[in-house]
Amino acid sequence: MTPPPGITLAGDYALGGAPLFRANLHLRAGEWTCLLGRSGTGKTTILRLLLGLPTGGHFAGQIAATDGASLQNRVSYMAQSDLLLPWLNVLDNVCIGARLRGTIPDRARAAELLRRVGLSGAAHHMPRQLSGGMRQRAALARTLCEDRPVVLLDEPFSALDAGTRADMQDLAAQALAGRTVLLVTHDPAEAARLAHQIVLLSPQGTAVWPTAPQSPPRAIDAPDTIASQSRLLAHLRCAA
Ligand SMILES: Nc1ncnc2c1ncn2[C@@H]1O[C@H](COP(=O)(O)OP(=O)(O)OP(=O)(O)O)[C@@H](O)[C@H]1O
Repeated sequence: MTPPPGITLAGDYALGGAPLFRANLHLRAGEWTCLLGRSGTGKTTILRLLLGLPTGGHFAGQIAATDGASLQNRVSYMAQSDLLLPWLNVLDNVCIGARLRGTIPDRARAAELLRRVGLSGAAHHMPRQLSGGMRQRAALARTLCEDRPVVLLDEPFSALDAGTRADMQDLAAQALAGRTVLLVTHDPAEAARLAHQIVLLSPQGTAVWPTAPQSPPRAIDAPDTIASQSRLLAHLRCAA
């Protein structure tokens, strides 16, 4: 894996000719940035711009990695929908990246990731046999299997029960340590736990929000984590 770069996305985005947001976002190299904002402000759009995917609108600005190299083939993405292929079993879905590239999948690594997300017993099940939370865990395993220096996650833990969510947050924090991660979330507790940097997106622009002093992942019940989460929630409620 090449060293994870920092990434800057700065510019104006318009939809149907109307401005949607102005972004000045810097993802620090090897750190987790959590992006929060009201529904429809453009968080997923920012992920799609970073991926070079169509968005339906127009972006005038620049997207650049700090090492000057293209982001192509350096990014893995977990979308809001799990995008599991219905005709492949769970293990083959986790290996799909290698299959699409025409390389030999590392099935042992995929099986180990399935074990870590608690899906060993479902490796040979078809996606239709899984619950929503199980599908989300399978999609997380697929994302982790890609082993890319930059990882974009769009509400990856939203379908999980509270206990599994905390476990998957720990797993992702450990598995993606040292990578440049952008996590879109609506959950202030998740951001307070996982972020090196919290960024809020609104029609007025992007704003950096303070994090607790400890390095992530922070203990759920640490007073600083709870205080950080409460302040963020209060702010988001006021901004709503
Ligand atoms: N392909 C598209 N074509 C046209 N408009 C789109 C397209 N995709 C998204 N939009 C619009 O762009 C705006 C921003 O959408 P986006 O999904 O980025 O918001 P979001 O902040 O991620 O929302 P949420 O929190 O609900 O997921 C919305 O008004 C949405 O309807």
